[in-house]
Amino acid sequence: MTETAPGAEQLAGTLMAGKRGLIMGVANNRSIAWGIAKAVVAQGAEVALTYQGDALKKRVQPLAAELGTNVVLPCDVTDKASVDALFAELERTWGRLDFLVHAIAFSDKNELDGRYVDTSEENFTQTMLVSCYSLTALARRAEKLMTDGGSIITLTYYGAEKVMPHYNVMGVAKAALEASVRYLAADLGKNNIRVNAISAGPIKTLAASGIADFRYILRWNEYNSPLRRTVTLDDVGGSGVYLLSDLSKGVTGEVHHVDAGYHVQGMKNEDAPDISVVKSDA
Ligand SMILES: NC(=O)c1ccc[n+]([C@@H]2O[C@H](COP(=O)([O-])OP(=O)(O)OC[C@H]3O[C@@H](n4cnc5c(N)ncnc54)[C@H](O)[C@@H]3O)[C@@H](O)[C@H]2O)c1
Repeated sequence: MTETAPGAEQLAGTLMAGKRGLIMGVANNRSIAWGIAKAVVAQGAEVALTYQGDALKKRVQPLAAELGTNVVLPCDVTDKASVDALFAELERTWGRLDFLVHAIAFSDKNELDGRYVDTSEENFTQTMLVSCYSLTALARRAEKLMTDGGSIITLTYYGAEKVMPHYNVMGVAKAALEASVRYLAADLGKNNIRVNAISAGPIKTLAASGIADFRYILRWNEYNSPLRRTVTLDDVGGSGVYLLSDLSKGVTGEVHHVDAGYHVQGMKNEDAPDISVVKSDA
């Protein structure tokens, strides 16, 4: 497939017809969750979106309308009452759930610079709560509504596996998130609920803007991944359809890389420009 191949959105179909899913993490039309939402709706899924606080409500509501849904609910994962209210409302509206997309992360921007060793206890705890524990808290509630099996996905990054510049405590949280995927897969498998992660390559989003030198990271990935490019929302959306639909019914506990193959590289590509040229060019 080339970059000009039709995207997941254009490949409309019925792979997810009859499925209802909750998508958490749309902040705007550059969010990874938005890429997944568009792709699953193009395959016939019905979705509910959440927004974190009133500031994002204004952005998320028109996006929900674009997807043809009016199920748009508030949820801040640090507030248990708002998580409970979300699931109570979903139970009232839909009665059951087939899939859940967890595309939520947060860390203090100031601690995504400098040394990991200087991470404060407060930010360590907050980062783990929002970016890792929330998946478990949501999965526990989703399980009750997934009465006919289900599929849960979360979003992770290569910084969980290897040290990446400026990823710091978020890398530690993503490592714990990937371990959570395995434990949740084992717990929920008996009820035919699958739990997987997509490890996405760098994409310019609101959350990514908190990471220093992000443009440099993007360029480095473009030059050094096997496909010689970075990934798009549409690339992640297509893999989201696979993991959320029955196409992947035998797959659980997996971390699936959607990174143009970057994670298989051991060194920079021979044809990639020198690092100093890339950095000054970024
Ligand atoms: N952008 C990348 O390069 C990249 C790469 C790999 C993985 N990811 C992961 O993808 C996921 C989505 O991030 P994104 O890049 O699309 O950025 P984004 O800023 O569009 O999305 C992050 C979302 O997290 C939500 N969020 C943060 N704190 C929350 C809270 N307390 N309660 C509820 N929601 C909360 C925000 O509202 C926002 O919608 C994150 O887990 C991120 O780590 C991003």
